[in-house]
Amino acid sequence: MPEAPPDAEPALRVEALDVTYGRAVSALRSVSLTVPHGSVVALLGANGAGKTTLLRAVSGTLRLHRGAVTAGRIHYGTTELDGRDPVAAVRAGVVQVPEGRRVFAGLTVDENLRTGGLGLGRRRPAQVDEARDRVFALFPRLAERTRQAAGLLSGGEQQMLAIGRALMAAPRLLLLDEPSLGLAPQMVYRIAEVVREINAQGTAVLLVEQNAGMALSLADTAHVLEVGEVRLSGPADELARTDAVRRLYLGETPEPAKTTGGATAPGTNDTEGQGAA
Ligand SMILES: Nc1ncnc2c1ncn2[C@@H]1O[C@H](COP(=O)(O)OP(=O)(O)OP(=O)(O)O)[C@@H](O)[C@H]1O
Repeated sequence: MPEAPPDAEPALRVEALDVTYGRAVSALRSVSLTVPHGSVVALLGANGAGKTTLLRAVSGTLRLHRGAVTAGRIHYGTTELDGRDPVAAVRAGVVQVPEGRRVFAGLTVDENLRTGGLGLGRRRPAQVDEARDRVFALFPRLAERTRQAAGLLSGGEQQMLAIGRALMAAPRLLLLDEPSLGLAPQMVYRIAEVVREINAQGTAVLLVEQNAGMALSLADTAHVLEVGEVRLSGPADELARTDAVRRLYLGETPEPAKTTGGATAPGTNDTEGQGAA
C-alpha cells in the first residue's frame, strides 16, 4: 500500500508549473492548484488548453510524450513528483487513467486488471485478489466477463476496465482523463456514479472533462484552463453560475443581469479559489 501522506497537507500541490513539448510548444504556464485529501477537483477547458498535460506532469508520464517540466513544483504530501517517473507516482499513491480507454485489447479482463499496480512491486496474491474484489464490487459487469478479451468489451465496459485497472494500485489520488468521452448518456451517468463511489471510499479525484455539467456536479472545486493558464478557479457550484462557464462550457445563454458568484480569476484577491482549492 502507498505510504499515507500527512493529513494536514493538501494531497496534491502543483505550484507555478511550466511545461513544454520540445522547444516550440509551451503547454502550461505558471499553473498552480491543489487537490485536498478526499476531494474531487475538476479541470475544464477547450481542446489544447493543457488539461491532459497537467495530468501527465503529475503522473510522471510527461516524458513518454516528449514533454518536460521547465519550472515549478509538484508535491504529493511530502513526496516531490516533478521530474519523477510513473512508478514513483504510483508508489506515492497517484495513478492516472489515460484518455481513450487504453486497455490491452488482446488480454482478458482479468489479465488487464492484474497489470494494475505492477509498479508497487511484489504483492501477496491475497492482496491482489482483495484489490480485484473491490474492483468487481464497483463494476459487477467486469466480474461477469473476467475471461473475455478486453478488445471485445463495449466502450463503456472498456472505460470501467481502465478505471478498475488503476484502482488495482489502491490509489489515494486518481487522475481521470475524459472518462465520459464518446460514451452514451446512460454510461456517462454510470461513470459519474462510479466517480462518486470511488471518492466516497476516500480516494481524491482530479477529473479532466469536456462534459462540464457532469464534472461540475461531481467536483468540490474546479479550475478553467485556457491556452495553458488557469483563468478561473473556485467552488464548483459557484463556478457553474458564472457567465463565462455557463456560456462557454455549459452551452447556456446567461441573462445579462446575472451575478457571477464567488469564483475568481487568478491575480484577484482570491482566498477560496485557486489558492485554497
Ligand atoms: N506530445 C506532444 N507533443 C507536442 N505538443 C503536444 C503534445 N501533447 C500535447 N501537445 C500540445 O500541448 C498543448 C496542450 O495539449 P493537451 O493535450 O494537454 O490539451 P487538453 O486540454 O488536454 O486538450 P484535449 O482535450 O484536446 O486533449 C496543445 O497545444 C497540444 O497541441
